[in-house]
Amino acid sequence: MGPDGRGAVLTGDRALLSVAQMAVADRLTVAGGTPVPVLMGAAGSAVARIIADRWSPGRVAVLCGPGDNGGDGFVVARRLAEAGWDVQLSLLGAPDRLTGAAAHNAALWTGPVAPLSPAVLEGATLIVDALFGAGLNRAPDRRVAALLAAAAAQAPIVAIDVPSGVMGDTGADLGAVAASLTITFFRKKPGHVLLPGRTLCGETVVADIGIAPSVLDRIAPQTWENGPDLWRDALPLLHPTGHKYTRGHALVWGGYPMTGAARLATRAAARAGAGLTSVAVPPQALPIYATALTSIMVRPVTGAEDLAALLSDGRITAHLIGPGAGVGDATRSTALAMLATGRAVVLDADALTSFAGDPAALDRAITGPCVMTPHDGEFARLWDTTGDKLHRARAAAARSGAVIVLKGADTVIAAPDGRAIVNTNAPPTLATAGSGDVLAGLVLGLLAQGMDAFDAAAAAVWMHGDAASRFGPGLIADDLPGLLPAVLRGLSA
Ligand SMILES: NC(=O)C1=CN([C@@H]2O[C@H](COP(=O)(O)OP(=O)(O)OC[C@H]3O[C@@H](n4cnc5c(N)ncnc54)[C@H](OP(=O)(O)O)[C@@H]3O)[C@@H](O)[C@H]2O)[C@H](O)CC1
Ligand SMILES: [K+]
Repeated sequence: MGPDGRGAVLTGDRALLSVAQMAVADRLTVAGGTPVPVLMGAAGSAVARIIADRWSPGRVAVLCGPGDNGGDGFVVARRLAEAGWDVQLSLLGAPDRLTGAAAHNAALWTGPVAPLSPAVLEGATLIVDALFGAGLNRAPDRRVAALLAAAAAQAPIVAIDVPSGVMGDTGADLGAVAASLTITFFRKKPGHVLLPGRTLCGETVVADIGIAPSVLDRIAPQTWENGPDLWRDALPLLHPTGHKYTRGHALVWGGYPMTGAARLATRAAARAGAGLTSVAVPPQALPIYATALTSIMVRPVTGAEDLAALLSDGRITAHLIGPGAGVGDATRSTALAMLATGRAVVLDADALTSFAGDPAALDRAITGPCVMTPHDGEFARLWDTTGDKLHRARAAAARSGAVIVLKGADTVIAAPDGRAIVNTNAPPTLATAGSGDVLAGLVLGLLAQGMDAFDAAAAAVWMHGDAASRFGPGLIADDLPGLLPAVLRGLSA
């Protein structure tokens, strides 16, 4: 951190700002008395400070673009040269085309400005990518792409704001190369956490450049990066006087012959803290479930009357159907019966696919708290897949009235009111059979205890990732429920 306290690496506050919202933050800061050239100076100085903290002086190639991202690059070049670095700066476009703060800071650079070419990479031990940032609006042309590829082969790349070629709002890759480190300002954008942007950024660091957090009151962000501080206070606490019914009763619809999925989900629901967990099964599956489950009650259900009697038990506070349920009318009608209770319902896997092509049936039936947990394939069978992941999940949540958990290595949790959370702690080991069944069970277990659907979904997704990270390589879904006590201890520490 510099003497003025600027350039500090910001932690905390998980809000994600769109490119347009970031521009509002800039404008409010300028309106508050910080001229843009000063803001750019703070940005470039913060980048230089963070670089100097990590690398010892050497030859650095600074690749500047035609806009303010390039302007940041001129500040970085000046600051590193002042600190004794051998700086080779090159610019895309003519210097006299620079305008505003970029022109101002380019004028303060007293070294040579070479035209953009691979020659500037000669001998460089570090590259600064100041070509494009928030203003990227098309794929970099072949010449720029070739230069970036050469740069990546030459030395580590430090990207300013975003790696050139990554779309800030979506993380889409328009021809970027991977950076080792990306330094952005004030808050991350969705492109820093959605894939492939997150991967292309390498490590992402957020620098304080003097923008006051109070601007967030005006911006009112609706998107966050997932983490316990978003929902920890909403986690069901163990009330000393609580008995099993105050911790809710979770009901799982048990499939047959694919019984493993429902068993994983019931274990996860119980481990998430549901006071009572039971699984409703067809009579022929009773012996399989009964021998496999001990503290979890197994309820044989034969026919619609039996089901209606079971669902009429007001002590059941949350339902899950989908894992191993089978695709077809039976699953569809059971899901509709659960939704008709008006109590919390989780729809996953086969329960989603049973409504393929008929999302309106779900829109009509969802009247109470509901969380749907599709992967991309299940999502595509139900809803419109145009647009980026945040847009798609938000649209499905808005139309259905349910919380949508659109799964992946960058799972998006979207609420009907437009709020959305991007999850970033899922290790690749979670791509294993049954992992989704456990996640659905975790959501169920938290809903059963009365947690709000959006909070429960975000917490469950994070816990799921944390459990897997604690286990490491060799993970199978069966390992996950047993890891919840450690996850919960970590959350209550
Ligand atoms: N957010 C902050 O607090 C601050 C951010 N800063 C930096 O400002 C940039 C954003 O600057 P901007 O000028 O809006 O945009 P870029 O510099 O990213 O892009 C410049 C122009 O480049 C053209 N463009 C876009 N894509 C391409 C392409 N693929 N090939 C060629 N040219 C391209 C485009 O202009 P056109 O007229 O050609 O469309 C862009 O406008 C932000 O990222 C931060 O680094 C401030 O410096 C400090 C505060
Ligand atoms: K950049």
